Amino acid sequence: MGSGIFTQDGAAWKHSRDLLRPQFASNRYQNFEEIKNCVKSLIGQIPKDDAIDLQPLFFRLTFDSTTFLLFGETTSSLQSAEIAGQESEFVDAFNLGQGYLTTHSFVDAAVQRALDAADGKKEQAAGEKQRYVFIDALVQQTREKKVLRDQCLNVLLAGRDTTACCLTWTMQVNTVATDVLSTLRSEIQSIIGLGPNAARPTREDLKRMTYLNIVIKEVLRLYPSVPVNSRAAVRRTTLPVGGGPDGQSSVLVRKGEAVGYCVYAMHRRKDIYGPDAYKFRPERWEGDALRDVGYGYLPFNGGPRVCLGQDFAISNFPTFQGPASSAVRKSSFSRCCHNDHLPGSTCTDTLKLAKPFISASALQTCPHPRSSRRHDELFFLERG
Ligand code: HEM
Repeated sequence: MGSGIFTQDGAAWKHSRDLLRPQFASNRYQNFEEIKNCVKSLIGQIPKDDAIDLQPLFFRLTFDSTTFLLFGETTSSLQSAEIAGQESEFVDAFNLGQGYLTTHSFVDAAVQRALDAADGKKEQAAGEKQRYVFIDALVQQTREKKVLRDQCLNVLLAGRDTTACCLTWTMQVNTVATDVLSTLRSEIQSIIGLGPNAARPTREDLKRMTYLNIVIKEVLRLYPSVPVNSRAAVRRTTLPVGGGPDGQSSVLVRKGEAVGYCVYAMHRRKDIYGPDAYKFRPERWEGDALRDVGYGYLPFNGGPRVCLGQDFAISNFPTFQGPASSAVRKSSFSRCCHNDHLPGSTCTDTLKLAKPFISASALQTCPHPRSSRRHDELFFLERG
């Protein structure tokens, strides 16, 4: 992935963040007709009378939509999608390797085109000029090919898997929660219609779909795309609770020590979400009960490294505000816990980690079905 916003810390990360943030904000009011075409291709890949594994298709969809955001053109990977399940393990592995190479050359070519256009070596088509394209804005800031390529690859990675997993879980839970599905269909029908005569939704239409909003919010609660995360202390500090036999004492964290946290477990806390915390129930987000959930709900993280693509991913639904920055208190942690970023290296970044999100009952067994090890919301503290 090279050196980009995701892999950097400290001053380099700050520079990347300042470089990329405006490009995300400028996309806010676009309606992305081309992405709707990608969705149409995806629907075209679904057989009417047979079972299908949707996840590979969602990965292609989000790959296409993110390349469109970045370069103003999609990779059209959906148009060549083979029906999942027919691919052997070998072909999968081969496709994976080839995919990396193709992605790199696609990104390189797109970067070169943007540079040529910026230097006046290539005439842009009329449509291209009007459209806001991430890379064109980025080349106004830097002409360094490696920087442009690495940043674009970082954003591609950040946007693709997270959004594809969110879509997959949304489909999965809705096949079971048929009552939710029928409410969802009624809402969509009342705003854009259903079936072949349905209108293509605009961003404004999406904002009016308040039930869809809370369905996705609930999906990201039970199945956060980034279920486990960690930070390293940039200075000696304490966590308010989690220590001692009853978990009520504070915990010393020395400079350089890594603290992992399990968003998956945090999102299932009964003291925040009630006795039915494990249940998929979008209605819990109606009313004010969870209005001040703050760092108890962290699908996009919080603080200075909050997800930059949130608006692009979910159309800036009004209730996805995330933890308010005023709730952010002590700033003692950096993003990275890799050992090579620990003391003595470049890890000087500070993440503002709010204290209230660490529960008094920090020692819970992680409810993830595939988790064999006992880990906690605060599941490890290790010497860097
Ligand atoms: C449902 C979809 C998404 C979810 C749940 C999600 C979640 C997250 C999370 C949890 C982080 C913090 C990672 C960390 O620092 O440990 C993050 C960062 C980031 N996300 Fe997203 N993301 C989503 C979609 C996107 C999309 C579509 C894009 C871009 C097109 C994007 C771009 C980024 C970038 C650039 C960062 C790094 C920010 C930084 O380090 O300053 N994300 N995302």
